[in-house]
Amino acid sequence: MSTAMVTDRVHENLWWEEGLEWTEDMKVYYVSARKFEAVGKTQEAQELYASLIRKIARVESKSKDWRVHHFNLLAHQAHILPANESMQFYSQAMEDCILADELKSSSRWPGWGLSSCFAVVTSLALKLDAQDPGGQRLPSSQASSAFKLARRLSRRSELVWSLTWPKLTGRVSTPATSVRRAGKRVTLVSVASGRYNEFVLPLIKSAKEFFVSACCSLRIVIFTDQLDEHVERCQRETSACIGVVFVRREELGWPLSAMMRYRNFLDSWSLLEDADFLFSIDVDCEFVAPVGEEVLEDLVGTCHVDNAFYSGEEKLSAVTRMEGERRWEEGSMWSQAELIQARKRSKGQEHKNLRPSAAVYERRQASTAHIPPTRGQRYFYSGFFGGSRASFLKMIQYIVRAIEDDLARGVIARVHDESHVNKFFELFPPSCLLTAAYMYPEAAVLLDELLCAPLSFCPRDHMHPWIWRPWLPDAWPDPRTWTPDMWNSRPMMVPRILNLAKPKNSLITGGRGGDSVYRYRLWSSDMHIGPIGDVKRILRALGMEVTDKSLSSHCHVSRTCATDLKVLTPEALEEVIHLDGTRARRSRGEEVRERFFKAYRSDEEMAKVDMIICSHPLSMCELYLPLGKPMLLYSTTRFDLGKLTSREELERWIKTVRAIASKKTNLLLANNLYDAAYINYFTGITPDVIPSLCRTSHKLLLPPSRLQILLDVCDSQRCPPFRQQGVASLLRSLRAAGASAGYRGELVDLRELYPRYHPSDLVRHPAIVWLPYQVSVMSFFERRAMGIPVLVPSLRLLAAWHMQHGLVFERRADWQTAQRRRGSLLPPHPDASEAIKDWDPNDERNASAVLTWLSRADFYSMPHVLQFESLEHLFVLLETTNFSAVSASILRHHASLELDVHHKWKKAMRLTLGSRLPGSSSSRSSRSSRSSYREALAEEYPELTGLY
Ligand SMILES: CC(=O)N[C@H]1[C@@H](OP(=O)(O)OP(=O)(O)OC[C@H]2O[C@@H](n3ccc(=O)[nH]c3=O)[C@H](O)[C@@H]2O)O[C@H](CO)[C@H](O)[C@@H]1O
Ligand SMILES: [Mn+2]
Repeated sequence: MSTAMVTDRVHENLWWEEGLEWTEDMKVYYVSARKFEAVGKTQEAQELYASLIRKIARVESKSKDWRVHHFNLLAHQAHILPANESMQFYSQAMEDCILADELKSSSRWPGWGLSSCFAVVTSLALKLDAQDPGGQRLPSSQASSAFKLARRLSRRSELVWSLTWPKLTGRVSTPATSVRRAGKRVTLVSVASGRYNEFVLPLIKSAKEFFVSACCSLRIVIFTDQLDEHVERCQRETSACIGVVFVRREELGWPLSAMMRYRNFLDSWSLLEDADFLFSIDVDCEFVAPVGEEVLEDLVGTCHVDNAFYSGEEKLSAVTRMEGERRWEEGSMWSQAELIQARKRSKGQEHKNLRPSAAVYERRQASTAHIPPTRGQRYFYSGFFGGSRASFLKMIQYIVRAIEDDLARGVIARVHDESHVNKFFELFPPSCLLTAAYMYPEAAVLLDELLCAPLSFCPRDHMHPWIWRPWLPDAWPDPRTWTPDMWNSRPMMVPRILNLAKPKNSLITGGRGGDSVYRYRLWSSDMHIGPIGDVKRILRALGMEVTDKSLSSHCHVSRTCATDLKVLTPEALEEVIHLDGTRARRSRGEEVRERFFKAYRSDEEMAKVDMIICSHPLSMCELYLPLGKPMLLYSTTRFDLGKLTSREELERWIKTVRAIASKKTNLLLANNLYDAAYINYFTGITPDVIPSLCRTSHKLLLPPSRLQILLDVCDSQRCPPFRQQGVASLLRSLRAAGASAGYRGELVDLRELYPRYHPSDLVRHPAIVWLPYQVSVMSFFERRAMGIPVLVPSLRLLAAWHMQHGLVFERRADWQTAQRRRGSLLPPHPDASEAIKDWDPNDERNASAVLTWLSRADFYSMPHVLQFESLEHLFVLLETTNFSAVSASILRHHASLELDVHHKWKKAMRLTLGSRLPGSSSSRSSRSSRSSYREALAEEYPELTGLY
C-alpha cells in the first residue's frame, strides 16, 4: 500500500474520524479502504478493513473509552472477518459495552457510537441464538447473558435501543410464533419520528403479510424516537412484534430525519449484516400486494411514478446548524393530498401538479448529488430501494458520506436524500428496476393521468416471480400518439406498495387539523368473512379502506368482529334476513329497519362512509337503502339468500335489486358466472363478473412436503342428514374403484386429517380431489391462489351424481328448508337472457336444467381444473398427472387474473365514485332530518315506495 496514495486526503472532512487517537498506519488502512470502496473495489476494501479491525481489537494499552469510540467502524465491518473471529470480536465488544454505558455523553453525535455498541451485543445474542434456529429452546448461556445485558442497557441508559424478541422478554416462543422459513434472510429497515410513528404498525403488519413471505424470513428494523411506546405496545401485542427490532434514534427535525436515516443504518450495521438482502422503505408506506422474490436482486431501484408531481420550483435551502430546522414549506413540493384537491379544481383542464415535467435532479455543482445536465435518464424514489448485503452497504456508505460531505459545507440537496439516491444510481445503475407499482401514490390510484408517465422511464413491471411480463406489448406505439380508447385498454400496474396519502404539513408540524388521510371509506356488515376479506385487500390497493364490522360466527379468525354495530343484534337480524327460511314475527322486520335507520341517519362514522358493501348476504343492503349512500352488491352466493320465505318477499327483493342496479352510483357485481346468471334469471340484469383473488394466501406458496392426496367432501357433520346416505355410498364406490385400480397412493379425507385446517396445511399436499357441495366457494379461490391442483368430477358425472345423490345441495340458498319444493318460487324475469330462461336453476329434478346450471360452476369456468369422467378415470389421473406442472399453470393463470381483477375493480370504482371526493357522499343537508325509513326510502328510491 503506498502512503502517497492516501496522504492527501487523510484529513478529509469526515466528522466521525476526528478525535480518534489513531496511529498513522491505522489511518492509512482506513483511508485506503474507503478509497477502494469509492471506486467499487469492495474486495480490497474489505481486506483492509479486516486488518484495521484486528489492529484496533488488539490495542490493549488504550482506554476502553478509546475503543468504544471505534465501534461505529467496528460494528459496520466486523462481519467481514471470518465467522470465528467475528464472534470473538463480538464477545469482546460485549464486555466493552458495559463500559460504553458509562461513556454515553462523549460522542459528538450523541447516541450513535453507543447505539452501535449495543447493536453489537444484540447481534452477538442473535448469532448465538441462531444456533437454535427454531427458537424453541431457551437461549444458550452466552446468548442469554447477551440478551440480559441488552435488556439491562435498554432499561438503564437514556440512549437505549431495545430488541423485541421473545427471548429478550424471557418467553419461550412456540413454533407457531417463530416460524423462520428456510431460504433467504431479508431485512427491511425504516425510520419513524414524531407523528410518523403512527405509520409503524400498519407498515409492519402489511410487510409481514406481503413482503417476501412466500420465500424468505423477514426481519424488520425500525429506528424510532418513541422506542418506549413501541416496546410497551409490543409487550401487550407480542405477535405483532415477533421478528421486529426497534432501535432508538434522535428526532432531528425535517429534513434531517429523512436524510440521516442511512447514518442510523450504518451505525447499527452489525444488527443488519446477517441478512442476505436489505431494503430501506419510507415508513409511510403499506404493502398491499405480494412483493416477493422478484425484488431479491443485487441492486434494486424503484422508478418514480411521475416526475410531474414536482412543480420543479422547489426552493433550495442550506443548513448551517447540524440540528437542522424544520424546512418544510407549503407548496414547495408535491403533496399527495394536493392531488385530490387538484383534481377537484382542474375538471378537465390540466393542473400544474399533474403535468409531466423534468426530473428534479440536483443540478448544482455545490452538492455531491450533482448530476450534469446531460445525464440522468430515470428518476428514482428513495422510499424503496435495496439489494444484496454488499450492495446495500456500499450504497448507504456512499450516501452517508455524500450527505455528510454536503452538510459539512452547509448544503442540502434539492430533494434531500432522494437526490443522493439518484446520484448513486446514476453512478451504479440498479440491476433491477421496479416500476412505480412498488411505490404507488395512494391518492393517485384511481386517477388515470398518472399512469402514463412511467412508460417512458420504466420499461417493465416485474409483476410476479412466476410471471415476468413486459410492461407494454412491443407493438404499442409511443404513448404520446395514443387515442382515448388505447388509454382505456392499456395494461396498468397493480400497486404493490402504496405510498400513503397524507397532508404532509399537518403530520410534520402537528399543525393544520382535518382528516389526516384522504381515502375512500367503504362499510361492510357482512355475515361471511371470506368475500369481504378479499375485496378489502383489493380495494386497499386502490387506495380505499373498508370498515369491516363482521357479523360472521367466524369473525374471530379475521379479527373483524363487529363490536359497536348499532341495532344489528343476531335477533334483530333474523327479523329482516331469514337465513333459515323461517319468518317468525313479520312486523318486527319493519321495526328493526326503522331503528336501524334512526341509529345511522346522523351517525358520525356513517357520515364519512362513501359506499356500503353487501356480499353475503346481498340482502343486508336492504337496511342501508334509505341512507342514500352508493352501494356495492357483490354476489358471492345466491342473491336471494335470506329472502326466500315467500313469493311476496322474493318479489320485493327482486324489485329492490333492480332499483339499486338502476342507480349510477351503485354497483351490482358477482364473483362467479353461476351467480351472475342466477341474478339475470330472476332480475333480468346482467352483473359484471369479477372473480375473487384471495391474495392473502400468497404467503403460502410452498412446494408440497407430503404425499397424501386430500379428499374434500362434506363429512358427516357438514352434510345434511338427507345427503349423508348418498355421500356415504359414493365414498364406498370411490374406495372400491381405488382398490380395483390398484392405486398405490394415499387418498385421505381432508377433515379426518385436519379437523380444523389452516391453508398452510393444504399446501403441503400435491392435490385435492373435490366432490363439490356448492358451485362457488371462497376456498376454491384460496386454493387457486396457493397453486393447489384440484380434481373434480366432469360436468356430466357431477350432474349425474347430483341427480342421484343431491351432491351439490348447497347451490340453493334455501336448501335447508325447501328441499321438497320443486323449482323456484318465481318464474324467470321477462328481461332474463334467452339462453337460460327455459331452465329453472332450482329445479333439482330436471337433468337438463341441472346440467345447464352446473356448467357455470367455478371449477368448470376456470382453466387447469382437472376433471375425471369416472372413478376409474380419477385414479388414472392421480397416477399419471404431473401436479407440479399443473400447479405452475394455475399460479400463472392466477397472476394474470390478478391484473384483470384489479382493472375491473378500478374501472367499476371509477365509474361510481370517481366523480366525487372521499367523504363527500352525504351531500344533501336534509338527510339527517328525515324522520323514517319509509320516508327516506321513498325519496332515495321512489320506485320502492310503499314496498317496505
Ligand atoms: C417515496 C419516496 O421516495 N419518498 C421520498 C420523498 O418524500 P416523502 O414525502 O415521501 O418524504 P416523507 O415525509 O415520507 O419522509 C421520508 C421518511 O422519513 C421519515 N420521517 C420523515 C419526517 C418525520 O418527521 N419523521 C420521519 O420519521 C419517515 O420514515 C418518512 O417515511 O423525499 C424525501 C426527502 O425529501 C425522502 O427522500 C423520501 O424517501
Ligand atoms: Mn414518504
